[in-house]
Formats: sequence, C-alpha cells, structure tokens
Amino acid sequence: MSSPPPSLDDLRREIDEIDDKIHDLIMRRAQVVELIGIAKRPDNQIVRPGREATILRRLAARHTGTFPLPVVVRLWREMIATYSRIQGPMAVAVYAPEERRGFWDVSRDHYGGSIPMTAVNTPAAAIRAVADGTATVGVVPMPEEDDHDPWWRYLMNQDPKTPRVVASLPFCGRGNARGDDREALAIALIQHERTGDDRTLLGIELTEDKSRGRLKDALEAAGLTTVSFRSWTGRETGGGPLHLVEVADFVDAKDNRLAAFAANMGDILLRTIPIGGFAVPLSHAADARKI
Ligand SMILES: C=C(O[C@@H]1C=C(C(=O)O)C=C[C@H]1O)C(=O)O
Repeated sequence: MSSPPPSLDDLRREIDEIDDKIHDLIMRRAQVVELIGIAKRPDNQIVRPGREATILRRLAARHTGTFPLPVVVRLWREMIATYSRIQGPMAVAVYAPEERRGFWDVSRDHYGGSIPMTAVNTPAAAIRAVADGTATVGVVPMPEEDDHDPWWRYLMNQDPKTPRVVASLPFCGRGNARGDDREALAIALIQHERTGDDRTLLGIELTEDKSRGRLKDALEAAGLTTVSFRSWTGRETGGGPLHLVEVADFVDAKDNRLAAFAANMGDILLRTIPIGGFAVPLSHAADARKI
C-alpha cells in the first residue's frame, strides 16, 4: 500500500526546516567571509570578480530542477556583494542617465540592493569616481561602435592608479531591467584575474590609419583570437588612431603574445595596453542553454 501524500501542514513544516538551514548557512558564511577578510590583508582587495565568476560557474554546472538558474545567480550576486561589504566599505558609481536607467538595474542586480550606489551622467564621471576613490566600482556601457567620445581611451594609461575593466554585467541574463541597454562593464582599481574562460580588452594606438584586417592578422599571427573591434580616430590629443580589441583569453602586459604582436606591427604601433578584461558571463558561455 502506498503511503498517503504529505499534508499541507507537513510540507510547510519541511519548508520551515529548510529555511532554518538556509538561514544558518547564510550566517555561517558571513563568519567565514570575516576570516577571509583577515586572511586577505594586507592587500585586502575586498572585491575579487574572478573568484566570484568561478563560484557562479561552479554552481551553474551543478544546477538542476525547476528553479531558474538566473535567479540562483541573482541570489548569489546579492549575497556576494553583501559579503564583500562585510570586509570593508564599498560603493558603486553607475553610468545611468535618465534615458539609460537599464544600467542602474543591471548594476543593482549585480552589486545588490544594500551597497551605496550613485548614478552619474557620463562614463568619464564613473571613471573619475573610481580613480579618486569615491567609488570602489564603476559601471560603464559596453563599448559601442559609433561612440564619438569613447570612455575606454581614458584607461589607455600605464599609471597603476588607472582603473581597469574587471567584470562584465550581467553575469546571467538581464531579467526585467528597464530599456534596451544590454551589457555593461565594471571597472575598479584592481587587476583583472585569470579564471579559465576570459576576455581581455587591448587598447592599441597606431601612428596612422590601418585597416582592422591588418590589425586582426597581426594579432592572430601572434596567437591572439580577436572577438570584436572598436575604433576612434578623434585626434584632439594629438595621438594616432586608437583601437579597442577584445581578445578571447586572459592577457596581461607581460604576455609574450603582445611582444609578438608588436614585432608583427613594426613602427606603426605606438603602444598596446591591456585595459583589463572579464570572466566570460554565463549568458555567453556554452551553458547558456540552461538559462
Ligand atoms: C570572500 C571573498 O571576498 C569577496 C566575497 C566573495 C564571496 O562572498 O564569496 C567572493 C569574492 C570576493 O569578491 C573572497 O575573496 O574569497
């Protein structure tokens, strides 16, 4: 004889037990994070976007059942940002003018509802806020093709006090964010870290206009796979044309492939600066079908 189905009361009791366990674990996680905060000193970089991406990818790989993965990611993003803030002060400056409030929504989903967040009207203001320490993280739009005033050129600087791109938002779908703005990048005064599935943004200055085909060939011959190109030929600084190339790997300034690229370009290359990069979001990864 099969046993009768559990009653509503029994099931609700089970939910209460589960909630207690989840709550206990949330509180225990806070205690562990406090110890991590101590172990991380003296460099104490409270926000580690690479580690955060690795945590979310691991959970995505084990996720099953009817509860939607983007909501799991949303819950963890809220937690991770809040746990980061337990370790030290945090504030976010978001490029979110009146007509582009979607960036506010994706930033709030990523950095949580309890982190101090300020809307600024230009990407340059977000960069300034990070550079002067008013904000720990800045959120700027994914570089666009016809941008007359691209923010990324301000990051083409070797000064260690220059913010770097450290993450791509959203990490797993934009949910009910307002408007059409799809993607943003986070910048901070930390280095982009290798996670095993990464993109790097290379800022490249040339002495003269050259086709993207030439640049792509020289990068690929050096072993760098190109994903996208953005270009800017405004010359108010007196320099040459600038390109922003997204490449499909982790690359830092010491990478041999950059030296090979420089050799391939010869005299027309003035400088190549990795302006940071990001862990490939789940929405882009092969796992996307699970979303
Ligand atoms: C706990 C850490 O600090 C922050 C919080 C994290 C978390 O809550 O898991 C992960 C990375 C960091 O952004 C850590 O560096 O491991």
